[in-house]
Amino acid sequence: MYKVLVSDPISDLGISLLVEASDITIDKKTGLSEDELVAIIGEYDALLVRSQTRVTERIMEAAKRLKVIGRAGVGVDNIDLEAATKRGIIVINAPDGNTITTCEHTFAMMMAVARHIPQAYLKTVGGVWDRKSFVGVELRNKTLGVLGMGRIGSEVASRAKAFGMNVFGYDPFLTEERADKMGVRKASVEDIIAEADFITVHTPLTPETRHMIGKEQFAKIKPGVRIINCARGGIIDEQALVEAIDAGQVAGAAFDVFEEEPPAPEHPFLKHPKIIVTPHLGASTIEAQENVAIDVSEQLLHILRNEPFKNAVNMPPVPADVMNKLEPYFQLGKKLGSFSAQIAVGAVKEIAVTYAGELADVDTQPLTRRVVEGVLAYHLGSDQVNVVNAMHLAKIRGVNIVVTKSHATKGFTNQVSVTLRTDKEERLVAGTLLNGFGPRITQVDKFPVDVEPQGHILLISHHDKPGIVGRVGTLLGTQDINIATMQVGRKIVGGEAVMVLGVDKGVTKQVLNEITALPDLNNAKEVHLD
Ligand SMILES: NC(=O)C1=CN([C@@H]2O[C@H](COP(=O)(O)OP(=O)(O)OC[C@H]3O[C@@H](n4cnc5c(N)ncnc54)[C@H](O)[C@@H]3O)[C@@H](O)[C@H]2O)C=CC1
Ligand SMILES: O=C(O)C(=O)COP(=O)(O)O
Repeated sequence: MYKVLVSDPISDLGISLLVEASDITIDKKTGLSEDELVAIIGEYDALLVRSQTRVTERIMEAAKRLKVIGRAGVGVDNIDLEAATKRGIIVINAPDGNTITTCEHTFAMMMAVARHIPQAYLKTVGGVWDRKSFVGVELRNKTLGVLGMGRIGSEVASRAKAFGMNVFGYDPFLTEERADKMGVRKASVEDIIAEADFITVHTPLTPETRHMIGKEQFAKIKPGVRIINCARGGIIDEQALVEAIDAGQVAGAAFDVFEEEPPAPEHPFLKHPKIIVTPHLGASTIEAQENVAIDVSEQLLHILRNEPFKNAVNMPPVPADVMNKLEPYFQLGKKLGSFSAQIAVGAVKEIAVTYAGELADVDTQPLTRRVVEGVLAYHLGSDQVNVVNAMHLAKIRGVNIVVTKSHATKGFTNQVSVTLRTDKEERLVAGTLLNGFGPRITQVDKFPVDVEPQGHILLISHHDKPGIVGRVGTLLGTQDINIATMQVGRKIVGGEAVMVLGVDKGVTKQVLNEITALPDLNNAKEVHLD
């Protein structure tokens, strides 16, 4: 049974998938302090949040079972991603579900600031019929500057076109071609500052975007501009904005987000007649909340059940076509890594992976992660290592990862070879996927074999001489160890050879020593693969 903690208000309908799952129990506890979360998080396998819960390193430290943090929304700035990655906690978000809703809120804010709707409302319900103070401006023929042309920015741009606005877009990833297609002028921040009548920001908050519009920009900004921020507090310098409005340079502003949320009661925005505010409502519609909760619940379920999942925030994204090609090899990759770690003696210095065949043409990084995970999990414990933190753990331990690719495959469509270099030796294990048979180990060191990578495997190196197989079989028999499969590999007759035995139960150190002590036997190791 997996335990999920929902610590922010999340759509009940959206999480019905989790509610109905027989292997999940859900606790909803919203508004908890950091201390309260630290006290209870240890019993949960998954945490589901929106933007209120700050998932700090301290909370993760106490979260010994936590496998995944699901963010029902886009921004993950409330989650310490580095701390999560270090601990192998997968962080997922739902980036698409609230795009339209947030875009529509941005538009609502733009129209409200253009027509003074909140201010006029307050006066009217206060009994004052004031038509003179609230003369607004049209959007038509005005220039809108969109900083950040991602999902939300692009939707805002397309709606602005329908309103007859000229749209300037700035985004490091906006190409001339895409801008043309959208009827948007690809502009610089400086162009937007100089020419826009409305400016809206739709970037994440990063060191680069923090105070992207600050004192310096306000000094050059087009007089009468109106500014909208429905992205993240801090992209626009709040203090500089108030000064620019008071100086008559900026006509008004509409903010949904703040540098500190909720803003302190004395925050200058809250009493300013030219600034309208909403309490981080950008994503708050019934539709968006259902969408994001459904998306994140689906992924969360896959992760808890160890099933393949879409992209995680703290892992590089993998395109679907690449994923389709690689996914069948994930198990094999992890097992090859584990096999090599179990047979190699000494401290791991380098993991060299060679992809041969069709895999040579694919971005194999996600598969390499599995191999590295397999190697490290053997040494560090499978509860400490996973696909999210494997590369990080290798790096901090100074383990070199080398990847090579080749089209030569020795007859297999694809082959993955793992060479593990330690301070004492170098061991190689290679494998493939055989149509109809699944993963197979095809080579151990220089010896070709054909072994299913599953269960208890005995790897014995010996001299190729008559009678050896019999001696090993007899010894195992006296210990009541049944041999399920057997493979012998050699390069030349009478030379060095390996024997790979699938056995039905684990073999003690004592038995391994007895095997090694048999005449013409060099070494015996047990490998266990789940
Ligand atoms: N108010 C609310 O309730 C909501 C706020 N958001 C916030 O809105 C923002 C945008 O969300 P999406 O469009 O979904 O994200 P997105 O990732 O699709 O778009 C962000 C865009 O910003 C661009 N960008 C990054 N650095 C930039 C820079 N220095 N200058 C210009 N552009 C830059 C990126 O290239 C990207 O295209 C995020 O901060 C998100 O957290 C999202 C949903 C709801
Ligand atoms: O998705 C985002 O980035 C948001 O800012 C929405 O936040 P919320 O889920 O409404 O707390």
